[in-house]
Amino acid sequence: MIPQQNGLEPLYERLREILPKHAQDVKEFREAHGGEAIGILTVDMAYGGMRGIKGMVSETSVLDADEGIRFQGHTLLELQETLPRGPGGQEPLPEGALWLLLTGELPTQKETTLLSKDLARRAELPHHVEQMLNNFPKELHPMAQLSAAVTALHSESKFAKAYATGDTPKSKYWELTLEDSLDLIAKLPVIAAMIYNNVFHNGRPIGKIDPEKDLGANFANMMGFTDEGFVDLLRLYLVIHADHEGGNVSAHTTHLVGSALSDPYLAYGAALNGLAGPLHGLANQEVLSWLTKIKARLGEKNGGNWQENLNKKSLSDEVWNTLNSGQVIPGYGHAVLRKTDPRYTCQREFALKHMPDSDDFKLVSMLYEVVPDILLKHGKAKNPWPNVDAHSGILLQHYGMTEMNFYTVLFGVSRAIGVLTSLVWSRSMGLPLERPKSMSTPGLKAFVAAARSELKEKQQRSKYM
Ligand SMILES: CC(=O)SCCNC(=O)CCNC(=O)[C@H](O)C(C)(C)COP(=O)(O)OP(=O)(O)OC[C@H]1O[C@@H](n2cnc3c(N)ncnc32)[C@H](O)[C@@H]1OP(=O)(O)O
Ligand SMILES: O=C([O-])CC(=O)C(=O)O
Repeated sequence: MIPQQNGLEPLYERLREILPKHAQDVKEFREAHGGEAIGILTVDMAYGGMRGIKGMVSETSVLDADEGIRFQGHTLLELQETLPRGPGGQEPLPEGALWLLLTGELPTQKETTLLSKDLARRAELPHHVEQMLNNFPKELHPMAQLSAAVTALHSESKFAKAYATGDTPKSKYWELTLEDSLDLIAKLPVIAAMIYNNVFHNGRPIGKIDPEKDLGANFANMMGFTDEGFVDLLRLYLVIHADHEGGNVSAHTTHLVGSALSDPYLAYGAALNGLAGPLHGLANQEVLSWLTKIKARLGEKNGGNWQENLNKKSLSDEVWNTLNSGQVIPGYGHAVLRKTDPRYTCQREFALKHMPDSDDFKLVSMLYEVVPDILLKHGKAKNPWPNVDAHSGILLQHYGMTEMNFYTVLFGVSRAIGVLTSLVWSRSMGLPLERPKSMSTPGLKAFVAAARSELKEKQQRSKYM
């Protein structure tokens, strides 16, 4: 029933040891402690986007408000040092992050190469998806094209086909979910490259996948980039955007839709529609278009020479203008983080190494000095520090990828690695349909009133005892 794994047996064998053991551990933990409270719920939480509620489990990564994300316990800085790197490169390979998120174990170079080769084998798109991509109007936003193509890949789902037979045991769900997930992770760069070439380069062919190259190198090459610096940046980009625990919009959507036993293509197609929102993944596009507007204004009276007017005062004015017009500062703030996002810091380190003299880098660096104080004075944002999206665009610009409408697609190629591995873990634990209870405002008011009068009665009773 489970398709041939073409050389990925070591990964499957390891997972057949790890995942059932973990599921048993969870079962015993729940039997012993299932009734224990892990937090309180308030009225504000119900209205406030469920911020702070510990209401779901995600095994692949955990976010700390101060320290940032850890993939299976490892910080991004550690992963930059320990994950295998690409040939001639200095940055970690996304295939290594995929292995780590799946197994909880740091892969060897050999295991990482195994995944690179396996993904190259899985990359081909069905004809109807190629045709669909070629028929989209150029004006359709690249994220809408991406989510539509991913949803249409449902035709390839091994999970959906096996489920439809009616005789697939639940214990096999995770393997079928993994098969679909690996297929999807392999096909995403091909879809993204087709979108890039169709929309911005007159349908230039993407060329063939080279089975000897890693995913990042193949992806860059298909989009027409051969510069080793860009290839390495893309590898880093695909690693750092891959996962951000379970509650963010794209991860949560994948989990929610997947919990209805929709296959990974349908679940991730839905997630991409959330990633395409300006408060989530689209913020990387928003940052670049905001920076472009700032540069245009700074250069207005100067024949376009914005650099001459770049100083803290002129930037502060721009930031206040944005806030006073009721808009958010894109790339700043976060629902969970309360310090500078380590993903911002590692991109800053990359810039310091590879493009220290770039004017765009100077602009982004000066904003880092200016924005947090202003957001604190503004008094609304709980976190005045930059997130991942504040930095990514100018790195891509540096290497010639100037089409900002495309940036969130890169995020979408990366995010699949984390949220789909998380779906595999969820399936292996047999997590059920997600269905929290909602209430109406009259219902909440009645609930609060009843709770108050019960408390009052109790207090009164205790007075006479
Ligand atoms: C990959 C990612 O998804 S990272 C996030 C990418 N998104 C952005 O960069 C967009 C800009 N940032 C934001 O809009 C927010 O900080 C979010 C969406 C990321 C987090 O939202 P929340 O958890 O609701 O933030 P928080 O609790 O701090 O919001 C409180 C208030 O501060 C405002 N605020 C938060 N961040 C900012 C900001 N960057 N600029 C201006 N105001 C802000 C909120 O809009 C909210 O205002 P309101 O009370 O008038 O509605
Ligand atoms: O964690 C969040 O809410 C948003 C975010 O940074 C991500 O998904 O990468």
